[in-house]
Amino acid sequence: MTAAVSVTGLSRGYRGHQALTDLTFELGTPCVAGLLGRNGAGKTTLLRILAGQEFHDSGRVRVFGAEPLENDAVLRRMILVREDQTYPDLKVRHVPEAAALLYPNWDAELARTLLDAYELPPGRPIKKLSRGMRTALGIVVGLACRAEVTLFDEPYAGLDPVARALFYDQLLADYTAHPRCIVLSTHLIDEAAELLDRVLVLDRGRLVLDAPADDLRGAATVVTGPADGVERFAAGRTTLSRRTLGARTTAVMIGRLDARDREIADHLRLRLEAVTLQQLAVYAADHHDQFGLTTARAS
Ligand SMILES: Nc1ncnc2c1ncn2[C@@H]1O[C@H](COP(=O)(O)OP(=O)(O)OP(=O)(O)O)[C@@H](O)[C@H]1O
Repeated sequence: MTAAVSVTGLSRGYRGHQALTDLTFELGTPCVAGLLGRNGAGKTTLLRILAGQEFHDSGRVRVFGAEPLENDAVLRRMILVREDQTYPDLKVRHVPEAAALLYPNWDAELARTLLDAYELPPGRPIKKLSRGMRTALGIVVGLACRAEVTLFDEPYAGLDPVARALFYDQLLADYTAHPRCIVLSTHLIDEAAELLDRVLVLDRGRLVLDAPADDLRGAATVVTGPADGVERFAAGRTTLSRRTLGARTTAVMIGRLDARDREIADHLRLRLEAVTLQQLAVYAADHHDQFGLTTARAS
């Protein structure tokens, strides 16, 4: 895998507030990476810096080996789709024409299909579209431009579940046919979980988790049952949280379980449930020192 994006020691502060602190990671291509984190964690700031739309204070950012800021050659190979995207005074039908001039890999056929699928009225001025329709238009451009580095910053605002499902399906289909480097910043982790092959979690501007999604699936388990059984099962394991209600305890434990562990759990009458990526991202933010997950690097 080639590194499409490479970030080393990246920091960005705003008047005394540190938005990003010493981030280091690489994204290979092809890959679909989920950029996760709570409000204000620094996701938009990071994506804007990657897209050459914002300065950083220190560290190094490279996209295809070059600094993206004010670098047209690099910027033509990437796109950042944002919720609050501003468009010039255009009608919907003008957007594909304009995008075709900007993006060398623009697929007019795919754009037509997506505009139809999202039922975007060609003659309507963009300013008069509903919030969800404007979001859908961003998705159309983001997918049909087939930029080698495609950054989606919360591409769901105002979209109903059907439209979101359409986005996931189209993203997966187009990525499979045209593999590239896609980054999705999202709060709806579990919805997008199946798409992701890499997970990055930011917490207060720091990268607290960077791992292949497959390594995270099954990396932690919710164990529920009689308190003494849970305690016995927990012995020797790293436990992230423990809650007891009456005679029942629920604990979250790190580490993969094998067949023998499952037998023991069964014997102790414990229920085991895999922790979802969404929950893992929350735990990673709160307990990243205990996670001990390997940091992924593009090779
Ligand atoms: N132009 C700016 N001036 C001052 N502070 C800023 C600016 N841009 C971002 N910040 C601050 O930097 C931090 C990170 O903001 P950012 O928008 O990157 O977070 P985010 O993870 O995208 O959040 P959300 O999920 O809410 O969109 C926040 O505390 C925000 O207030």
